[in-house]
Amino acid sequence: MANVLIIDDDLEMGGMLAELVNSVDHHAEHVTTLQAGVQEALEGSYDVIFLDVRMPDGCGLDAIDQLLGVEFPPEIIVITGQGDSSDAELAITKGAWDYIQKPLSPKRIIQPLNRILKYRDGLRSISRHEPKLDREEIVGTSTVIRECLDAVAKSAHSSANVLITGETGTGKELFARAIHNNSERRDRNFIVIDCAALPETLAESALFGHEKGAFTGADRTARGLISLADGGTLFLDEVGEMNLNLQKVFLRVLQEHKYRPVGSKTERSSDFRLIAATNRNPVLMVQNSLFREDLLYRLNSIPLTLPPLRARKEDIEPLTNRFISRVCRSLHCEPKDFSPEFIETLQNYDWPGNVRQLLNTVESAVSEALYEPTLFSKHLPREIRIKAVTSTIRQPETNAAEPVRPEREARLPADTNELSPLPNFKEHRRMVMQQAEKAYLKKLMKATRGDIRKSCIISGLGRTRLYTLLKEHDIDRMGWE
Ligand SMILES: Nc1ncnc2c1ncn2[C@@H]1O[C@H](COP(=O)(O)OP(=O)(O)OP(=O)(O)O)[C@@H](O)[C@H]1O
Repeated sequence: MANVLIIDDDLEMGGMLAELVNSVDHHAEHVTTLQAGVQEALEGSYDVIFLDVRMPDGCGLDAIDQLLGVEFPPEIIVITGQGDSSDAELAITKGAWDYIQKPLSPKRIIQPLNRILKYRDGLRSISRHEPKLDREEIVGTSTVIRECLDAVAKSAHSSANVLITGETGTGKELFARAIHNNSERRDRNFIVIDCAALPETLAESALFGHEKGAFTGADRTARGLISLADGGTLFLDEVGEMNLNLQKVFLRVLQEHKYRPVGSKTERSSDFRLIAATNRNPVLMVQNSLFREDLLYRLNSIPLTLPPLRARKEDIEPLTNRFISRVCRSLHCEPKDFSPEFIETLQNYDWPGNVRQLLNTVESAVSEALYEPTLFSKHLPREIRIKAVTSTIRQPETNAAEPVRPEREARLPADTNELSPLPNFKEHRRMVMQQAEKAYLKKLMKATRGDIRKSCIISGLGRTRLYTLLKEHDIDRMGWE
């Protein structure tokens, strides 16, 4: 028997669907608002959700991420009165099973329902054999973060090298630890090497260790980080900062898993699993001869690109929730609530420092409101409030196709008519930006031969954003041929 949730504000349609589902021995619940639907989906355990697009309290498509944010997510069938191809594409991109248009016949409901159940039975039997992923501290329900968690689960069951890229503060170290802690190596060391902080003169001894008397001051034998990582994981943080000499030395260690402590005549071996991370663009660094191509090749067996926070704004609320509880606990104060405009301000900001900056911002807001029960925008740093406000003001750009409004026309001096073919400055800027974006994306697709993963690394764009831009500019990623 399947548990089915119907989210549809149309009482007659929802009732009819529920009856139909119950008549074939499944169990159906019907709710008439999105909010009730999301709550029900998070609390219950549903196999299938029929989701209407136009709901009184919002667009059903916007709720898909939340509906799928449970441990064993349901399959979603979007139902709509008015089919729209971009909505259909969005629904599928967000992870829906299908997008169907009303009117609905019993066959169009029962058939996908049966297929989904068969598919889920298959999934259950696989997941019985697959160990579950412990998300550790990782918060987020967006599609991109779920894709990253899938990649964590897969890499945890392999020994291949992983290269994590992403802007500063996106969680590269957090994800690296999650891979280690979900792997068979979890009971051994997770050794972090911060390549940016490794002094060139001491690098080899720090990595490989040294024998007593190997150099002045070496008054006893010491193990290096590579030896400490034996059986565990070596995390090379900021690998883009490693100098070319060390890159050469490291390449050999990676190839053979052998090293020689400074001052020793014998080689030792270390069975470490390597995870590297960088917030720089390694492909560009190779192109500029700042990074060895052979080393990049070795490091990048499993690439994992973490999206910037601005590309997954739906994660801001759950992250904020988690951080408020964490900060309140550490300050020994009562957990605080927050107003909707507090979250709105956070969502309107661009977060160049990503999740780390959000955490620092929440810390500062909680300290600011130490004796108050609720957080408001006014508790946020002024810079964030100003940027968030100005970003919303900039939104409504003038549309080129829109005729000049009569009251504006009336105010134009007569001789301005000569200039009428010239768009206003805002419109001109928008068009130039559009052209520049399009030209860049075309070049990007050509340079990477349509490879989305490489394109993300080079451009610094997240997958979802890149796909959206390609669609917006009507660029076929294989169109460079
Ligand atoms: N998805 C997430 N859920 C919860 N906390 C997160 C998440 N991503 C990052 N953080 C938190 O944000 C902070 C920064 O994360 P982390 O140090 O892993 O980022 P990073 O990408 O390695 O940064 P850098 O490039 O500057 O070294 C940490 O406190 C981490 O716990």
